[in-house]
Amino acid sequence: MVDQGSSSAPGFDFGDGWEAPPPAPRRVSVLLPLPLPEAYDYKVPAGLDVAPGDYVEVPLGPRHLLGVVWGPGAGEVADGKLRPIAQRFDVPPMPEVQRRFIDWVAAYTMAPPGAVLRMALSAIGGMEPPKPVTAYRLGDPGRLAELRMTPARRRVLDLLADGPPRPPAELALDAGCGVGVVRGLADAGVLEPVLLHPTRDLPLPDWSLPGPHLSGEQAAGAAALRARVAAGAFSATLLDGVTGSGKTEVYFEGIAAALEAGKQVLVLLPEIALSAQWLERFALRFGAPPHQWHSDLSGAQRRATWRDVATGAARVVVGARSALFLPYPELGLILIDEEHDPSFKQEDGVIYNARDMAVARAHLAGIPIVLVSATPSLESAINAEAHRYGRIDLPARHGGASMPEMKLIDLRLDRPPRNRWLAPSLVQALTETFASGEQGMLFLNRRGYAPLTLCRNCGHRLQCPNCTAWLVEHRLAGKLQCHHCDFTVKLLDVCPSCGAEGSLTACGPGVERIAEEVTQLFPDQRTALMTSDSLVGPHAIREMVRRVQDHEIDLLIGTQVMAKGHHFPMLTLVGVVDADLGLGGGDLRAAERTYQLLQQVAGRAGRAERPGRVFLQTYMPEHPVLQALVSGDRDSFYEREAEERHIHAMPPFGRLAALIVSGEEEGAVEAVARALGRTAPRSETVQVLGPAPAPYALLRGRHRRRLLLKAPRAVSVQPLIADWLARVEVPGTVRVQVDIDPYSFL
Ligand SMILES: Nc1ncnc2c1ncn2[C@@H]1O[C@H](COP(=O)(O)OP(=O)(O)OP(=O)(O)O)[C@@H](O)[C@H]1O
Ligand SMILES: [Zn+2]
Repeated sequence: MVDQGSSSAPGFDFGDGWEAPPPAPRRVSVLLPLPLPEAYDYKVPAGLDVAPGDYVEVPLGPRHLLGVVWGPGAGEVADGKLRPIAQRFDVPPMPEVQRRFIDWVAAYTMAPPGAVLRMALSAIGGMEPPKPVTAYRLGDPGRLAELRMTPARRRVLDLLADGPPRPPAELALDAGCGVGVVRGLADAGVLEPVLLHPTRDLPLPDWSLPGPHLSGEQAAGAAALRARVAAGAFSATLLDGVTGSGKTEVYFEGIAAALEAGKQVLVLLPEIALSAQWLERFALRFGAPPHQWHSDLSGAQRRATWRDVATGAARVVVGARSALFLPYPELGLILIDEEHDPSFKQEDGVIYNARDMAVARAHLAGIPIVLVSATPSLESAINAEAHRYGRIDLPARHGGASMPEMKLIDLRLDRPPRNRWLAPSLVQALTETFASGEQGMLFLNRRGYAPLTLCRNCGHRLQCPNCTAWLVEHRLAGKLQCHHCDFTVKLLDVCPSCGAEGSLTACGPGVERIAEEVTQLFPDQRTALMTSDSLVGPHAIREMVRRVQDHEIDLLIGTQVMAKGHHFPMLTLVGVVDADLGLGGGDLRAAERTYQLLQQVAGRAGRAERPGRVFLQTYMPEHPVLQALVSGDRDSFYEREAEERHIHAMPPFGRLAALIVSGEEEGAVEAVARALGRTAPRSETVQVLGPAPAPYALLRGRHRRRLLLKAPRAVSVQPLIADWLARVEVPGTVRVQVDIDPYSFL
């Protein structure tokens, strides 16, 4: 290293009495994973080299924190007050494009950049290289003479005589003895310790393995994707194909092309924990599993995966929305499967839509993104229509399988018996299905036994004390539970309001109640519940999928966790218990979402040789959503939805942003909400509705008010909102959340 420490420039004589000022410290700004308004300046200590993107440890108050060097120092803090960077971590720096992405997301969602950074640093500890482990090899042979030999000791020594050093637990396992035997040998000096640095020998996905023989349409789609990958420039493509058309097979070709070009690939799935079949298919196609990223990973798995992404060892990452914030150095393709899925929207912390942010990420990096769905979001459909997105269509199911036949059951005419929920014609269809050795599925998007418990004596409804919500009976677990907070009580015998005994009645069905009915109707059939309550963790889900595949189950009863992605060839009947659920309420996307969900559920039926049937139970058979489903006329349904939105200047033709004011003290919340109402930016084109109590006026103990800003598409709403918020003083007890492009209006 060249010493550049000399402070006086050569060739100048300042004369006597002049003292050179101390050199200004080198400073950089460091972004911390905290909701602070900006990055802070730190001093770079002598001897340390840092560059933008480096992960560093810095002091903040009494703490030390992990941060990322964001750029040159801003110089607002006096030199003397500047605190030094404590250390730089030995990991590849955060790529520049990711830093720009974090800034972009922060600006778009109006979240502090540090809050966005926190999502990118969710594997704290991944900075440290994995710890070396202690292993043993043979030590001083002279010590052997003093050793009392036993058969177990002999086996350990024999193992090490012609094998590599191993950790004690492994040695003990291989020698068939206790770890104590190994430790005893080490204490006697017969074995000596060595430190092993763990290496990660990862099997890499192999793009050169042959895929299935693609049909003409599939091959054309695959070629188009390969071309976009080869172009290596930004493009957004909608891969739109009916359920079972082979969308996955087609986009696997895109993955192969990106891998061949030496690029990393990110695949976002709505519920990665449910994707057992997807992972299996990937491993079959590419000979190795992808890296996974989701909330069920252990801390060690998260750290290892984070590091593998950063070093480039991870070539394909499949994950939930947060996988978007991993530090890919060589990302070359992003895929979003089930792009219409509402779970891509994160509703707390930084409120963002992973699908939209992914498009921005692809744009910043200049790479292709592919949005995949059988029922695209209206936004994406319109973007494709307007040629902002490219489009690949797969209009038919693979292998000549037909689309299932859809039928409405009018519950006003075809009535279930009292306190039952399945119409006689659906029961008949189930009977036929079982008789022909096929499988069925009943869908009801409601967990638990009953959504409401009512006192027949006084009319009291059991409600959550912390939320504007009823307590849901979970009979199997013997409890009443709020689905919004953690509140749980044991099942009650006595009405808490009037004290009457045995007067509490379950109202309406949840999946557990349907299971009860089915067990009474078909005692000989093997039924199983598939909900987030009954299936905890990826193992349970994988096991359930296997049982259905192996036909150990005749009838599945489940919520939306059952609706996605699964391919069960013997499943030929789908019954939707309540097709009207979700159509009520004033939600902008209620119709669109119900259509998407029901189409997806229906898509589970008849995916192989045997044709499928779908029955939708409804009280509103004339509703446009249900009519669109039975007629199969998706295009006119989308056209009508688009027209409606157009007329009312709703997204994607107009912009929405919501402010949610919340706090534990209702008065303070109300005061802030009113102040926001008074100072709202209203003009000829910009409207603000509210403040109004949110539909969940109380949630987890917080009172909530909402305001909704509506503006034309051309208006950039963030600066308007920033000005607006700056005009209102918000006490520390009240929180104002900004939700740009809201999906939830609750
Ligand atoms: N060309 C092909 N050769 C062999 N099998 C195929 C081919 N295309 C699709 N398949 C099989 O058909 C089934 C459905 O395909 P796939 O799951 O890719 O469809 P999809 O459009 O992604 O379905 P969904 O949207 O309903 O999840 C799968 O079992 C898949 O392996
Ligand atoms: Zn609650």
